[in-house]
Amino acid sequence: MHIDLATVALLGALQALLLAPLLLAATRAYGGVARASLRIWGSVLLLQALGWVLLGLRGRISDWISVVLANGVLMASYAGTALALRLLLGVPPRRSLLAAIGLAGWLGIAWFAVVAPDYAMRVYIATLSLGVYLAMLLWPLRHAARRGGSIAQRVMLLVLLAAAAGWLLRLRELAPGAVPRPGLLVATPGNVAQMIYGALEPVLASIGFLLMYNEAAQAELRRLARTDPLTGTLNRLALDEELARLFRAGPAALAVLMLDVDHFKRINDRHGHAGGDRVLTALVACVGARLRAGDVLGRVGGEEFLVLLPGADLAAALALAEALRGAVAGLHMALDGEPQAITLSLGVAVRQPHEDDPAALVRRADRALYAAKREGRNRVAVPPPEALADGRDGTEPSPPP
Ligand SMILES: Nc1nc2c(ncn2[C@@H]2O[C@H](COP(=O)(O)OP(=O)(O)OP(=O)(O)O)[C@@H](O)[C@H]2O)c(=O)[nH]1
Repeated sequence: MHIDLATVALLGALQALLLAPLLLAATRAYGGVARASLRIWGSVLLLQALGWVLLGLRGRISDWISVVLANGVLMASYAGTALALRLLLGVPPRRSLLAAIGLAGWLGIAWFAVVAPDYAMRVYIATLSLGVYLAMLLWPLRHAARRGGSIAQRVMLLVLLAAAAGWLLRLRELAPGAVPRPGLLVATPGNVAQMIYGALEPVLASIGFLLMYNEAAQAELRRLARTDPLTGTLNRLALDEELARLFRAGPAALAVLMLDVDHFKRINDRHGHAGGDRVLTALVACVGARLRAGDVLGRVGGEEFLVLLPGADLAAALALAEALRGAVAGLHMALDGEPQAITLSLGVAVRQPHEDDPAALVRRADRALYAAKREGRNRVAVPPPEALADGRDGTEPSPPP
């Protein structure tokens, strides 16, 4: 069967050309990094379409256009591919490095097209540039290969490795001993494999990209759903999830602190909601700075916060609670030009051996907090003895005697 590689190249261009406007139009619905990477991906497809058209016209148009310009356009598209994916993966984009690799590769190709024409050298240089781009993607994508890794990233990994395999196949046919060395549009097995894969790549890589894009968007939505918008700490939903996770992990020591700003309503009444909000963000910064890695801080609601301390026993939790109380009491805040004292009441509770109900632990911390308020505020308290003795935290009505 005769395969006309110029036609294959033009088909690849057509696919990229049709996909690009669809993706570019979709960018309007998104924001942030996702939008930027989708835009770059759409532009990459346009560049690829142009590059493939110019390559496909090899021999019919001047080499300046079909070799020098086409390779410049394709090199820019490869740099764009790496940039879009690195943005999506959340790793430093390294724009200058990507541009420098593309420029160096393109200058090398132009040299061996114009000054010292050598087709094999051009392919070597293009392969080398692509190899560096590939390495810059394989490194952040390496986690995908592990058990439980991202499926979307695995798809992209496969697409990239298949592209690399195509280039290696083509390189084999250009090995120094191989005579005659085939040109781009000569239908050798290596060229055919690479051209056909190259023509399918806009679709395959775009599917991989969109899967990754969707995964990143889902992760962002999940992050937003678990974050308190004012303070940036975890919200109640996330706190419940974290507590359940710690309980599932086994019977290890766990302490919780329930924190509440004293007389917060007065601060709001005097300085307005904005003043109260400033107090809450300052409080979170102060408390957060004193927690260890692995501790969890979240906002239960209003001016009430919960701290989860995995591995902490009662003594450690009490010491930390006291340190937090002192640190917050020592904050020198000014609201509307007036000094504003802030104090905290804290309730401390620890997980009992074999306790498997996270809500019971939180209820005990809440009862301890209530005790701290009752005893005069700006203090740390533990749950009243009956909260442990009856095993029901005193929140339910007592059973009949
Ligand atoms: N600024 C601000 N205020 C909030 C927010 N959420 C709840 N509040 C206010 O927090 C105040 C809580 O008041 P109370 O529950 O009476 O508690 P308190 O005044 O701190 O009194 P004690 O806890 O008994 O010391 C109310 O005025 C709520 O309107 C918020 O996101 N920002």
